[in-house]
Amino acid sequence: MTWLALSDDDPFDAWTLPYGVFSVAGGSPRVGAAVGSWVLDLAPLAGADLFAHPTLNPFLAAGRPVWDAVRARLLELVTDPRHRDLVSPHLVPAADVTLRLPFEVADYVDFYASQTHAENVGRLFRPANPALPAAWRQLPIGYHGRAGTVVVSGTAVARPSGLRRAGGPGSPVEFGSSLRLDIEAEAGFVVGAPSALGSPVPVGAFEDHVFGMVLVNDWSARDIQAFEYVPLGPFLGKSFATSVSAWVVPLAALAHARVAPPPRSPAVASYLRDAEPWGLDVSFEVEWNGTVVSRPPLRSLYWTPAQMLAHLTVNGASLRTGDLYASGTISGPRPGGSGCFLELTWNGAEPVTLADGSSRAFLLDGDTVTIRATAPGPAGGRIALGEVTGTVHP
Ligand SMILES: O=C(O)/C=C/C(=O)CC(=O)CC(=O)O
Ligand SMILES: [Ca+2]
Ligand SMILES: [Mg+2]
Repeated sequence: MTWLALSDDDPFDAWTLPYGVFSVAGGSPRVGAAVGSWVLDLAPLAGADLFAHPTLNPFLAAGRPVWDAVRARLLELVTDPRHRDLVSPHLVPAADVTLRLPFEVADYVDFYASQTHAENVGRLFRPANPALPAAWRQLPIGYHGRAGTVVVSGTAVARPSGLRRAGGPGSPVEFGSSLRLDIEAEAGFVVGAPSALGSPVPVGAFEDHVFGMVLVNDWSARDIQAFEYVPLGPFLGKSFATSVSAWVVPLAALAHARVAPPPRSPAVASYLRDAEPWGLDVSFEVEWNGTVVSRPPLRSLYWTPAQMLAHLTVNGASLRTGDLYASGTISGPRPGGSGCFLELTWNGAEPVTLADGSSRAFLLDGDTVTIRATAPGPAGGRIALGEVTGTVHP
């Protein structure tokens, strides 16, 4: 479909056209779109007012009609060979660029939308209680996280320290570095168009406000989390780092991935009813030091990102350009679908063996985790949605 020479090894085809912020040695950071082994320099091709900036935020704030017009123009530029001479001078080799955090994160919210994950964590952390919290099927449970520690893929993650019971339940509480450092494979949704304080955003306005999706690794220190979280929820066990992919996939590129979410029982409140369902058939893959250890399925989530947005604003809370909200750990109901190592190894009781023969329960210093995802694309094919990677440092 494109006049650019693409190979099977390229991270993105000519349909996905994700947006990111790049710089080349000595140059100022600016917005680009990825295609094949290239980055399209968008300021000269699609407008310096929107794209000659070190973040996507001005483009995000422009809203759906502008997002759609720019995407239509980019698709035309990369598919119609008559544009070759216009585009070629603005193709930067992807190998030459440094990628930045693609947008300035306003607020960061994390949901808890996977039923399998919620039930498993309930069993592990609260064995005396029902696996699912009472509100879980009535509303998408979430909490406000720390926007300032959202980092771009490739950023080193320092092992956090805090108060925890190093010897397990009942052992003394001590201050020290986390011994149960974990990942959480999630989908993140990036808000473009803001909303007014006092005006809830209905489920049906999802596409007017949400620009696109990133892959998220919400690093979590399970020992610090388990000691601190009652009754206000996660705090230092999660706020030290949340990694996002460098390329933001526009919602329009996910048009072929839309599916109906699982049936909901009991029926949801009217503000959460979805006439046009936004389940997404995105397949995740979690690689630990080069070994694929799980394949979490986004389509298994009970709540859709459109419902999460409606819930997030139903009390009148406003949206800002650059708000990020994540799905929560994606764990599928079948074996092999765990989105975190807490579940994969059942809190360390069932370690996994990696390709080099070593075994793991939680992350060791020097470990690298890479999360990738793919989705159905046009003409029955699949599109890649990029990756988020990080290495643990002491
Ligand atoms: O159930 C709990 O106490 C804790 C749950 C989590 O750690 C999950 C969380 O951060 C939200 C998610 O990623 O699903
Ligand atoms: Ca999380
Ligand atoms: Mg986090």
